Amino acid sequence: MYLELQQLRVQYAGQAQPAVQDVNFGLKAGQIGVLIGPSGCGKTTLLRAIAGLEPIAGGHIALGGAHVSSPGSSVPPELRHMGMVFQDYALFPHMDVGQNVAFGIHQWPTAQRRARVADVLDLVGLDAQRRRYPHELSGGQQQRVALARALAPQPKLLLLDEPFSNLDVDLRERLAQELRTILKEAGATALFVTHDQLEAFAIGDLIGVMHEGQLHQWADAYTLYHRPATRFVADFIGHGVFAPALVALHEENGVTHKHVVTALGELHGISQDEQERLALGPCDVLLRADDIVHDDQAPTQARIVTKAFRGNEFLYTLQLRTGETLMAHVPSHHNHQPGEWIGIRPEVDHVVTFASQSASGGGQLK
Ligand SMILES: Nc1ncnc2c1ncn2[C@@H]1O[C@H](COP(=O)(O)OP(=O)(O)OP(=O)(O)O)[C@@H](O)[C@H]1O
Repeated sequence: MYLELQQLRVQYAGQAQPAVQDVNFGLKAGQIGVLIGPSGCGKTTLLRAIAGLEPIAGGHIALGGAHVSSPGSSVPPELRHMGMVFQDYALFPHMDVGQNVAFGIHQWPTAQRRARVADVLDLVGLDAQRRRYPHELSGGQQQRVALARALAPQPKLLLLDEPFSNLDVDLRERLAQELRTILKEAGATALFVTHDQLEAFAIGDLIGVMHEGQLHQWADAYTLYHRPATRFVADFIGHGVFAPALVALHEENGVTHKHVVTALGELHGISQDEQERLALGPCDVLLRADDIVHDDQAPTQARIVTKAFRGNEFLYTLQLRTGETLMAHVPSHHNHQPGEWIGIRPEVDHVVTFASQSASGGGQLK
């Protein structure tokens, strides 16, 4: 691994709980990692520890095979050769774009420095703005200048802390795509912090979900969505519910396997690993809005409680006759009204179960 964190712990003075604890993950050179989680979960603290701006209380950080941090032994931030981009662009207002970008490489020979500034401005699509001043640029352009400035010295690692949070939603989405392209073209290894799921999915090769200082899962977006390791990850990523269910044995053509019985019917196709892991008896099964299909022919009926328009689909919150709540994504040409009953059936590719907490009421995800 190029960036490697082992058993990392960061504790602020006077705080009972560590802000970051037992965190392990790695990035290969050229990969983009994203840390995501609710406010206060420790994302910024982790980033600052990697940058050398917070001392660590336990564990080890290595970059490019070299030691960077352990308790009591820390390479100073300026010798780590890491670039940082924050949400406030922190551009120098009295310098033009070219001078801002050249700031971190002022010691380079003139010809090389000019060439590098031209290269990174070209990379972020701002070569025509080289003589402009920050106040003459849009928010998105300013953030691209900040990115160019951070990339100019060819840092070993780029750290980005919510760089788009001051920008409007449409621009954020476009910049997230652009950022990924720029970083890949630059061959940069980067770690990006956000609390926005779509941003994380658009940017990251690997995404870490944090909660209360701990890293619950470090995986690609597909795995996080379809194979969440914990209830917290299942809850944080996507829309859905934990529905009470039962793991039972099913015999077909003389072969016995486990299946999951829900209020919507039986769910088959449980992976071999899960077959071995699952205990017979009550469980909670994750039913995502994508797993519930609207079908007029289906025997199960559900009443629409609320609906939210999401462009090409509605997110319906539904209630079964038994009182259980479900969520469903339905193409927006099926425009039903709250109170109507519609047919639904499950179409679950990945059956994900957790220990039963149904005594406390299953629970609806956000
Ligand atoms: N300088 C500090 N001194 C003491 N506690 C701190 C300090 N900075 C952060 N904390 C605490 O550490 C925990 C993690 O904070 P951190 O800023 O890393 O979270 P975050 O996930 O980045 O949050 P946000 O998304 O709101 O920026 C929080 O409980 C916070 O209150």
